[in-house]
Amino acid sequence: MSIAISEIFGPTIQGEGALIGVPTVFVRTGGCDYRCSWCDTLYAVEPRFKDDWAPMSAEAIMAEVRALSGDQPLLITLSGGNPALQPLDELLSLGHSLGYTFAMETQGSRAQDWFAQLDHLTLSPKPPSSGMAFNPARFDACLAAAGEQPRVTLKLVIADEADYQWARAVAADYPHLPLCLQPCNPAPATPEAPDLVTDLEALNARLRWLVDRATADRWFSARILPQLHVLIWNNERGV
Ligand SMILES: C[S@@+](CC[C@H](N)C(=O)[O-])C[C@H]1O[C@@H](n2cnc3c(N)ncnc32)[C@H](O)[C@@H]1O
Ligand SMILES: Nc1nc2[nH]cc(C(=O)O)c2c(=O)[nH]1
Ligand code: SF4
Ligand SMILES: [Mg+2]
Repeated sequence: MSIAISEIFGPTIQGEGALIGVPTVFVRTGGCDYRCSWCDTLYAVEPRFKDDWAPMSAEAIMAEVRALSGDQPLLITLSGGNPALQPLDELLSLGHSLGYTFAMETQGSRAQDWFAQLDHLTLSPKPPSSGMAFNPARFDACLAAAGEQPRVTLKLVIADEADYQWARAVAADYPHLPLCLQPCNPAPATPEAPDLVTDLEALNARLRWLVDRATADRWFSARILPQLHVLIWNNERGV
């Protein structure tokens, strides 16, 4: 079964969440069941870009990852789009047999049995500002599919006060999950404006607001992190 691939790039560092700073190669799949208002990777989401997505076998993907990593096994980060829409079990088995480890980013809208083969799973359900609805039953199915094997973390993007209040409620329902909060980039690059430069000062103001907000609430169980790759490379793609 082939996997729809938007891009494979790296090595770079994981810019977000619990594994921030860790060297990794990204494998980005094409296609998503969501349409978040502020999505920073619409080129891997919207069907009008389907022709840019290559149908690849697990072997072909690993050949490219091996070339990029100089055959040194490292962390492979699966993202998208929604990688949970793809048949990734064979890729996980093959990569593991070569010594690679796997992390995956998904919104928690679709569960797959092969989640249990992951080493790290970041679940990033979407806040009100995204325009998407959070479905707890589907999210719980993802947690159940993951089971005990992958380290699961919750990563919540916050754009405004309504998102913040939503994040507090979701986090309270999953107290056992390590939690990262990430300020929303209000001006991500889009297919129409691929070179759009985001306002790093405005982004920092959002980060400062989030830290102040959580600190004032004495909410000490959340780690608050920027998108490090945006601070380093702004909205550049493939980094
Ligand atoms: C592009 S998504 C792909 C994986 C999956 N569809 C998901 O949303 O988790 C990867 C991560 O980027 C985050 N993200 C997307 N657009 C963003 C933005 N404008 N600002 C901050 N984070 C963003 C998502 O919330 C998610 O945590
Ligand atoms: N460096 C870097 N870190 C990331 N963390 C999550 C990303 C994503 O687009 O899923 C991403 C990305 O595109 N680049
Ligand atoms: S779920 Fe992820 S990839 Fe899909 S539209 Fe939202 S941010 Fe973009
Ligand atoms: Mg990104």
